[in-house]
Amino acid sequence: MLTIPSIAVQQWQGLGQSAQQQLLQRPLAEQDSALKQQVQTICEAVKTGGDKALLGYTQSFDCATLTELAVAPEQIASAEQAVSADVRAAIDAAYANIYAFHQRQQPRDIVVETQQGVTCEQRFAALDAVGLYVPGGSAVLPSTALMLGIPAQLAGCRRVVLVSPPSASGELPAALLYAAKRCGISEIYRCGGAQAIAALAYGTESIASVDKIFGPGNRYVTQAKQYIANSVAGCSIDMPAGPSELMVIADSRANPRYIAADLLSQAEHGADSQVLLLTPSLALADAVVSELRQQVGSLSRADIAAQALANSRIILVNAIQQAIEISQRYAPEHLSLQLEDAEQWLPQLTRAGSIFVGDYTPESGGDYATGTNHVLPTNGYAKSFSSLGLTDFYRRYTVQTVTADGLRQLAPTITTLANLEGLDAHARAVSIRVEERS
Ligand SMILES: NC(=O)c1ccc[n+]([C@@H]2O[C@H](COP(=O)([O-])OP(=O)(O)OC[C@H]3O[C@@H](n4cnc5c(N)ncnc54)[C@H](O)[C@@H]3O)[C@@H](O)[C@H]2O)c1
Ligand SMILES: N[C@H](CO)Cc1c[nH]c[nH+]1
Ligand SMILES: [Zn+2]
Repeated sequence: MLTIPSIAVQQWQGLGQSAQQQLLQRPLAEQDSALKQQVQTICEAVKTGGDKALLGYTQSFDCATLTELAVAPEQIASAEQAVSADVRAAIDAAYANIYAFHQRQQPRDIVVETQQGVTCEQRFAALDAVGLYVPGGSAVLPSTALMLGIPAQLAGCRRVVLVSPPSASGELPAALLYAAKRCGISEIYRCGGAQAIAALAYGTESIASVDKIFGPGNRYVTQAKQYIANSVAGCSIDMPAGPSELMVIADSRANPRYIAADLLSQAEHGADSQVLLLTPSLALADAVVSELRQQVGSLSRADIAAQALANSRIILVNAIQQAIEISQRYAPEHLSLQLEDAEQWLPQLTRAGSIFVGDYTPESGGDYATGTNHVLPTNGYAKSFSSLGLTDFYRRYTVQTVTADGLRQLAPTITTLANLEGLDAHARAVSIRVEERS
């Protein structure tokens, strides 16, 4: 029997500071110390135990008994035949749109002569070795392989490693292997969770370490990424991309059936997903609640979606402007604007992972095939982290070249500032050159 939680419509106006805070609270406490401890134990075990620890955790958490982590090249090669023509065509079509959008994001080097004889450059270099995490705990996500693999392919990273948790029979789905193959990925390992992140960061006998780890995941994966980013010198991460979130802002003319379907599309990701509707219309809010109750039962993942609905919020605002302010405060992963003249609000909406404009732009469009990237910051990190894009697969660095005359001109500025800071050797590195030439 499906238990659908009661979904209350709550009025924002008149709530005190702490009640407002409570209403916008994410389902998971940010500083869960038990989770941190567990993830640290897993990461350290993989660091010291290598493949043996990795295989052990794959047995415990994924129920897969493996002796070999790598996917055989023949299996990757035959994935194309193993998927249906429909699936192949859909992956190819999504690939084309994502490729087209990301190709245009190519960064460009710049050269600036800041003063005569002083040239500064900003250059971009593709990252050398990248690790891509494709979640696979509760749903198979070949779309995530495209979202991560296409920018890695476009950047031209030398080594691209994909990891994903196997099924209990020890396999990765053919559709995932086909998507990876389309992105030119040939190094694929069957492991997931915190242990896979640790393997990518520290390296094991089978998996050489990488320079940066990309990809979304559940709380164990996200916590492990944060752990290794703070503890493994030289290995960085893309962003904290955890449980899915959707905020919809809608006016009285919006369609409650569309809105409920959108909210459920993110609720079905996991019990810890969070979906919110902000509207000034009580009639719309009530209609969405009734649609949610009606639609949820027909989903194959009704149980998960119903659990996530317990974290959902339907908030009555006094005007759309108030909804915009709440959205800026919450910083959702996905923001859907089902509003008349939705574009007019965009300049004010600077804190969302990805924005879906108008009644005919469902969030799931961006999950698969509009061309934007679906790897996005969650848990309020859209305030400071960017959505995944091509430039994340590059390092940006600078180069400067100063001529003898240029240095003579610049010398007083450098030596004065060096003396101000009491750093004599800094000043001397300049004066020794200038004096030698005069
Ligand atoms: N923000 C984004 O861009 C984005 C994109 C896609 C998916 N997602 C999110 O990614 C998540 C995917 O989660 P998932 O669980 O399906 O797959 P997952 O691959 O992230 O996690 C599965 C792994 O979790 C580990 N695990 C499970 N239970 C554990 C336990 N009790 N102790 C230790 N480890 C354990 C296991 O190792 C398992 O292999 C969802 O929350 C989804 O919303 C986010
Ligand atoms: N909505 C997820 C990001 O939060 C991405 C995804 C993959 N497949 C379906 N959806
Ligand atoms: Zn989704």
